[in-house]
Amino acid sequence: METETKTTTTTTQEEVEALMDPKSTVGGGVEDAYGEDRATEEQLVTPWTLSVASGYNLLRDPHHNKGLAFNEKERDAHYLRGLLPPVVVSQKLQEKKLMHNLRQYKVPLQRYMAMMDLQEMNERLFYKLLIDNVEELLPVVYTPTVGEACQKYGSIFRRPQGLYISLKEKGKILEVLKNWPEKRIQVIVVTDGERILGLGDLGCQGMGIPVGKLSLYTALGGIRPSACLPITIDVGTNNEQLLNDEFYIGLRQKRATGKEYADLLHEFMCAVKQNYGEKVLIQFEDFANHNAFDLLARYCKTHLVFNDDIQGTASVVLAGLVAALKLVGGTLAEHTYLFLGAGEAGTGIAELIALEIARQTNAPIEECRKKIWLVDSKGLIVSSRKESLQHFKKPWAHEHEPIKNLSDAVNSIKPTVLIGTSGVGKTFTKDVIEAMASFNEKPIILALSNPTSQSECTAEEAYNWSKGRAIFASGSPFDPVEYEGRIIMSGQANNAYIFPGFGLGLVISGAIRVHDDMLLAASEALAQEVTQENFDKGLIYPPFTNIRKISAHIAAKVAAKAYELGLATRLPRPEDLVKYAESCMYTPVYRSYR
Ligand SMILES: NC(=O)C1=CN([C@@H]2O[C@H](COP(=O)(O)OP(=O)(O)OC[C@H]3O[C@@H](n4cnc5c(N)ncnc54)[C@H](OP(=O)(O)O)[C@@H]3O)[C@@H](O)[C@H]2O)C=CC1
Ligand SMILES: CC(=O)C(=O)O
Ligand SMILES: [Mg+2]
Repeated sequence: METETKTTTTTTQEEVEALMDPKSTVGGGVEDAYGEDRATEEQLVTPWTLSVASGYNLLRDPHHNKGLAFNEKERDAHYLRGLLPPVVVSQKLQEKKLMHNLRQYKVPLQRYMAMMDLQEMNERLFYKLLIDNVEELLPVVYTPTVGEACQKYGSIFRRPQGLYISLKEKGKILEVLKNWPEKRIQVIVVTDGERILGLGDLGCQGMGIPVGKLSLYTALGGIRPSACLPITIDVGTNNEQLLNDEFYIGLRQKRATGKEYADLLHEFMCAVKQNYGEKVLIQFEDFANHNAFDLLARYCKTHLVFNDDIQGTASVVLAGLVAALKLVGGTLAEHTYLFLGAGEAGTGIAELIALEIARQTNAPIEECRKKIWLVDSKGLIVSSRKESLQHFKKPWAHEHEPIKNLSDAVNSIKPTVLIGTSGVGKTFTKDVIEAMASFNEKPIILALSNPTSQSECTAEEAYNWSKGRAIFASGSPFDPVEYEGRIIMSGQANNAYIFPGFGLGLVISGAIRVHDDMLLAASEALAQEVTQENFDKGLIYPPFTNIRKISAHIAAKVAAKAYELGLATRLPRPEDLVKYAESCMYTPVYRSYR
């Protein structure tokens, strides 16, 4: 049973009772003690009412519409007679028809738009489709297609999704939050659009990312759709093309920076906590690194914040590496790591690897970092560059002669693991991969940059140039590759494996802060899900088909860690956290209406 508040809904008696009872928790309705209207007498409130939707309005309410699946009794009871053709079909048949229709579209963006239309029309059917066909539809609602959708968002824009908070709303952000129809929010994904995948500054059009990430929160992690809130903060854009585009939907000005930026973000963070309480998860997504690290550092002690690009990516890559050790042998400490790209993803992953090595070996973290090297746009990060480096790069400035390009760095460092987090496609060239394959029997090569156009290399290139020996995974998916008669499947090293389960773990435990140990716990849980059958195919990640089960395991480990660290507020601790996580997950089957 969900505990949603709606203006125009079809509401069963049980749902009405659940709405009266804030403790109702069944079916993903994880109790949120802060979900009440807590406005003081001086504050302005929105006059919400509960009413029953029927007839024409019911067919246009995406949360309750079932289309042709309304049965005869429901059609009588809810004034739907004549508004639908006579046939009554099952959700299964609706799903079959929609998948058939989707497959007719050859252009990925058309599929994306069809999925967005479905989400706007019939939410449960959208999630049913996504959950049952996750491998096929993930590349449609998520990377790579979501990248193209963001680039063209102004042109394809039909109905607004999510909440837009721009500089115009300065001083009024709390009121803006109150305009959102749902009050019991558990997860917010927020971007300012400055680093959308590897596509750069897309300004307000970055909204596709929070919308896409939150649809994965629901489909992969079981968070109720009504508890998810996508937000784009619009402080302008430095993208000239967008500024000159007549269809651009955002503020037509250069990005605000410095105090103006920080003040708006601070107002936002305070308003979120005031409106939704301490246990709402705020996921920062696709901020540029000059803001991302500072925002995380500033708010991690006062809010439940998580940066997916820094922390989620780190957790998923560590899981892949731990799994890969089963194929290549050795311990984490015995490997040598080289990154192309020393931003959020690169340094975030590097730090979590170092932390895990320190935990395993009891060595000081400074020592553990010495196994890890990073290259940025100026070359290898070395001690002679230390003074001019951004703060997040400084821990990686080891003693070494300066090196300008990746190929020379590979030949000098001789890494066993090469990780691409540069956002620049085609940078793992033939000579780089051949070099990796010349001193490693099974080189581990992760091309993490998204979307596909920005991938450091393709799966085909990785396998061909390493003579089929690479252990390869990429941020965006690649089709299986045939190499000398052998079909090789590559995995998707994407934070989508982690954040839905991670967030679910925080929500079900009522966690109030994120801790690094939770990232390690999530990572361990994911690595444990890789089966011998997966390894036999060369995979270091499990397939996405089982992702809800995997998310429940990740959630349980994260929640267990929250309890252990004293950061969980939901008491008493459920005994079987996996079962509990599963019982809290939203399922999209249709409800029967009275
Ligand atoms: N698979 C996944 O789950 C995830 C993938 N990503 C992807 O990773 C990429 C990077 O993201 P993020 O770390 O947040 O971005 P950042 O902007 O924070 O970092 C990019 C880094 O790449 C470096 N770089 C840029 N161009 C080159 C070049 N030609 N040669 C060498 N280094 C270069 C930059 O150097 P400098 O510092 O000198 O400017 C910077 O250090 C994106 O494509 C993103 O989509 C991100 C998160 C998760
Ligand atoms: C996957 C992801 O978060 C990114 O590419 O930014
Ligand atoms: Mg991201």
